[in-house]
Order: sequence, then structure tokens, then C-alpha cells
Amino acid sequence: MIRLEHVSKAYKTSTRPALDDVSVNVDKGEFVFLIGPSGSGKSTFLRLLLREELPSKGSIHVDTWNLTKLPRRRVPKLRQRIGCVFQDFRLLVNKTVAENVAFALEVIGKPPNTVRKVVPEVLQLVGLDGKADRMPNELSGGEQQRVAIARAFVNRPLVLLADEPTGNLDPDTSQDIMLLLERINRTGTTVLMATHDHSIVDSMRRRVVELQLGKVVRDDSRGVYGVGR
Ligand SMILES: Nc1ncnc2c1ncn2[C@@H]1O[C@H](COP(=O)(O)OP(=O)(O)OP(=O)(O)O)[C@@H](O)[C@H]1O
Repeated sequence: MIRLEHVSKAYKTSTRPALDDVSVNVDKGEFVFLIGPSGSGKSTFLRLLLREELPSKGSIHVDTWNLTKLPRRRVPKLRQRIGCVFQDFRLLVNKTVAENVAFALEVIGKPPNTVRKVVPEVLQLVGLDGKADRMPNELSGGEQQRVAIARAFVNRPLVLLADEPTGNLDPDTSQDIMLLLERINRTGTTVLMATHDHSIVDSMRRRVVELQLGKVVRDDSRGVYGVGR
């Protein structure tokens, strides 16, 4: 599903590469934690998969797309199949919960009757039925993240990328969000999550890919956060 082969990324303004000869394969349906200290290259890894950046060396495949050869005009099609969730939720503040989720379908041209049918279904899936007409600022952080997950998932993406999705949440709420991501993963969606959260990684026992200074230093199939530390 995701294949990075000898990928390096050097930003123009940076002296050392953000990623340095990284090769990683992720199969369809896997759940992978991307861990490592600040600046180790986790966000760069995710940005490359979205084609927000191109690698300086190496090749990247996502599903049938060869990202290094993908023409710019095809990038929107790729991004339609990749859902994204961030630490700071990134909801549209002037739209209701339902409108935030509907917007993700409207921008890719889904007809109104599909939107009317699918939005309540996905809000139920994430545990937000009854909150469809609330504004984002009327929700808790955990609820806002559920909206963001609903929006990322409503189009049934192949891959869900999550960059520190629990970074602004307390431990109990974080656990709830992880249960939701697990549920989404069980539907067959590949999940790749960058995190600093030791307790989540340790409790889930999923694949752990650890980066340090842009290199993969560990890839464990049922890993914990702090091996050998
Ligand atoms: N747009 C950019 N321009 C120049 N350098 C960048 C850019 N984005 C990231 N970097 C550098 O690349 C390296 C990796 O950064 P990246 O954001 O990928 O790390 P990270 O592991 O996600 O860190 P954090 O956990 O703090 O989010 C860092 O040295 C950073 O300063």
C-alpha cells in the first residue's frame, strides 16, 4: 500500500537531511506508529505521502501511484484517497459539525443525496450523533478530534495519516480517540500515526517505526515506545 525506497529529503534551508535513506513498506490494513524525537522527520514522512513535498532521492508509491512521477494535476485524486488528522483538529470554525463533514464530500463533487445519507452515518460511527448542528467551539477537544476523524474518513480513504492526533488531549480522551482509530483500521483502512505518546504506543502493541535524525533506527511488528531506554 505504501512503499518508500531509499528516500531522502533535504530541505533547501536545512544543513542535514530531514529523511536520510529511508526504506519502509506498509501493507494494506496495517496500523503503524511513527515515533522519534522532535525533528526526527515524522511530519516530513507524512508530507511526502501526501505529495506536499517531493523526495530529493528515492521513490515513493502509495497504492498504484508513483508519487515521484505523479503529474501535479493528478495530486488531488491521490489526496482524495488519503485522510488526514492533525493535533490541532483544523475544523472550519464557521461551519457546524455536519457541515464540516459534508464539505469533504461536496468538494469532490458528491451529489447532495449522497451527502445527506453518508454524513449522519459517519457521525454515528465516531459517536457524535446528536451533535450534528453544534459549532466546533461548542465541543470538547476530544469531540472536535472526532469531527476531524469523521471528515477524514467519510470518503472511505485507503490510508489515514494522523500527525499527533492526541497531542492536545488528556489521557482518557486520547484512549477514546485510539479506540476510534482502531475501529477505522478494522474496516481495512491503513493507518499511519506519528506520535510522542508513550502510553498509547505501549498499550496498543502495533508496528512501531522509529526515526532518529531522519533515519529508521527500529521497525518492530508489535513494538513499544521506549525499547532499551
Ligand atoms: N519546510 C521546512 N524547511 C526546512 N527545514 C524543515 C522544514 N520542515 C522540516 N524541516 C526540518 O526537517 C527536520 C525534520 O522535521 P520534521 O518536522 O519532519 O520532524 P518531526 O519528527 O515531525 O518533528 P516534531 O515531532 O517536532 O513535529 C527538522 O530538522 C526540521 O527543522
